[in-house]
Amino acid sequence: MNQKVVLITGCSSGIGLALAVRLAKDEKKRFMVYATMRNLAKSEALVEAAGRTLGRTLEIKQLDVCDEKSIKACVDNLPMRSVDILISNAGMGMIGPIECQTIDEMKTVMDTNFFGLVRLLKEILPGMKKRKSGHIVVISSVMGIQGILFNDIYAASKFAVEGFCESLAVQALRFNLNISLIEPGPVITEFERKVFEEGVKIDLSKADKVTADMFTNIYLKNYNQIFQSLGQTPEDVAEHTFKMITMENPPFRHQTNSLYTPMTTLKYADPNGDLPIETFYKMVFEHDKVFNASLNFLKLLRWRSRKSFTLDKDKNAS
Ligand SMILES: NC(=O)C1=CN([C@@H]2O[C@H](COP(=O)(O)OP(=O)(O)OC[C@H]3O[C@@H](n4cnc5c(N)ncnc54)[C@H](OP(=O)(O)O)[C@@H]3O)[C@@H](O)[C@H]2O)C=CC1
Ligand SMILES: CC1=C(/C=C/C(C)=C/C=C/C(C)=C/C=O)C(C)(C)CCC1
Repeated sequence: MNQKVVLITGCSSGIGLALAVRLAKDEKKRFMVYATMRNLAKSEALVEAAGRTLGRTLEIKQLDVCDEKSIKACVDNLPMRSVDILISNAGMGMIGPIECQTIDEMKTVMDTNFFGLVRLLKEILPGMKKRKSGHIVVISSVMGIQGILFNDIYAASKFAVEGFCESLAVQALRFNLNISLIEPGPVITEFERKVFEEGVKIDLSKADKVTADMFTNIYLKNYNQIFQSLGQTPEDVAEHTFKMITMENPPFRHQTNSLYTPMTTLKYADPNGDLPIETFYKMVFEHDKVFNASLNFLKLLRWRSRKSFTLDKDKNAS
């Protein structure tokens, strides 16, 4: 059987881990997954989740998207240096007022989220072009479509990813290659925890009082609530991505969270661009009580559906 070779970056946790396992456990065994991570000492969670697929349909390799040599070494070690499906997933978040962030910190985000993808493609695209076959799947974000308060640099890195892929997609078509951007909203992973923990530690003394207050009392205060109300699981995002990979004609863009699409739709609804900005402003500063009540309501609905799912499962088991 002709198995497709899949290379995934950032598989030590979250979406990368869930996707690697989902593909490796494909019941038709259609994929040979090379699940990569920059630090192999962090492979325990993947090893456990991969179970019996390890050494069969899944192998773990070292790859740091910020290090060209590590990418080359990893690709050189693949059978015939050939990748059928590249999943560019490795990434990091960053929140806070720009006055409190250094240019070096910002460059690390761009280097990982944007240049990480560029480095991968410089190594893998020529082979795909030669074979006239391949699928490039990029874990972007809703923030690749729409900026969010205090995510200035992260959103810029994902906009860069989207602009890059949009440009490349036309050339790719000439070589029969597919490019798909996966655009999740909030996902409950290490990303959420790391970003929040870094966020609360920020020294806000370089920001003015209004900005510091907005970050602490509006953004950080709502952060956990937003993830609890709208957040998807990494397995859910992996399932959406799996569908894109197994489709005959995968779309260029795919948003994974239907609860979030009303927000991104605002962007496409107004060519002047004011509608989403004014709506976000109103949600945060003028209708914050309605916004919070809606989030609470969503959270309650999800809690109830999870509870009835658990009860049904228990009933079926007994
Ligand atoms: N969680 C969310 O709300 C959302 C996330 N996304 C995107 O999804 C992708 C995956 O994030 P998610 O699973 O949520 O977060 P996690 O923090 O759980 O996973 C991120 C992964 O990227 C890896 N990584 C970071 N830097 C590098 C590097 N230089 N080279 C190789 N790997 C690296 C991390 O490795 P290590 O453990 O070593 O740090 C980790 O394995 C990211 O691109 C993110 O931007 C998009 C929308 C929403
Ligand atoms: C919905 C919404 C908000 C927050 C959105 C968040 C926090 C989204 C996070 C998305 C992530 C983490 C994407 C990762 O790539 C705000 C700004 C409070 C304003 C009102 C509407």
